[in-house]
Amino acid sequence: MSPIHVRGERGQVAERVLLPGDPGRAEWIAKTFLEDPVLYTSYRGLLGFTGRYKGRPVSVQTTGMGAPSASIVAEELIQLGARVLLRVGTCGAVDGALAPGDLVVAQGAVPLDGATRQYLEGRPYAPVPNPALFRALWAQAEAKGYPHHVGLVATEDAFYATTPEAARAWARYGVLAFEMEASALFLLGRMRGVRAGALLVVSNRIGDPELAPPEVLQEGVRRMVEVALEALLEV
Ligand SMILES: O=P(O)(O)O[C@H]1O[C@H](CO)[C@@H](O)[C@H]1O
Ligand SMILES: O=c1cc[nH]c(=O)[nH]1
Repeated sequence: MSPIHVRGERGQVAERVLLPGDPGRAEWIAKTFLEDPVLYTSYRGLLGFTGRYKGRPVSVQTTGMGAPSASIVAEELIQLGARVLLRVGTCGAVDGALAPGDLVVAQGAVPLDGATRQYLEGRPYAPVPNPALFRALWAQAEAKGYPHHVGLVATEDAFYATTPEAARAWARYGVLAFEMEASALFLLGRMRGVRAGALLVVSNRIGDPELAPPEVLQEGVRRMVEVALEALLEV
């Protein structure tokens, strides 16, 4: 029986799954990097594909935007047999050292989102990625020589609520960038006994009305996916 939202069957989803927020990115990843990609769900625009990378089964599943959507998708992927959940997303830079197109390997995610709070019933908690996956992402980014940063991100709900001043306040505690899904994925990884991680690319600076130039962002996304797929093979 298919889950309610991710309408695939057991056996259609690989153990290793890349998780972009954007369905367009999911389709591009599947068609650019996977051998013989097959669409297993398109319900609600949450496109999911399974193919092979260097001969190993890999799925790419859209999460939609925000931790509520990402947590539904993660729970259902786990029901369908997924065991490694790796977010490949964009983020807004807080730290001045981050340039558009740079990669960010998330070492932890400050849970500003409501989904994580609901799962935790208000308990303070530090959502962190699976250590082996984190180490593999860091090592691959380093080996390929792509500009990258390693540290904390903040997971928010309201994209337009975060002002540059509020973001700078978080920078004092080591937050490099803001995004909208990682904390819930890290928490669910721990709760459900699967490996979760997040690799991001800087798409904008917090407060900037514009995204990075398309060619800069596209090259950053390409690098992110390359690093993510190689890291997936190591865990
Ligand atoms: O590019 P994706 O993976 O969607 O990630 C970021 O982009 C969306 C907001 O523009 C949010 O989902 C945020 O986390
Ligand atoms: O949450 C996010 C994600 C990308 N860019 C932002 O500015 N904020």
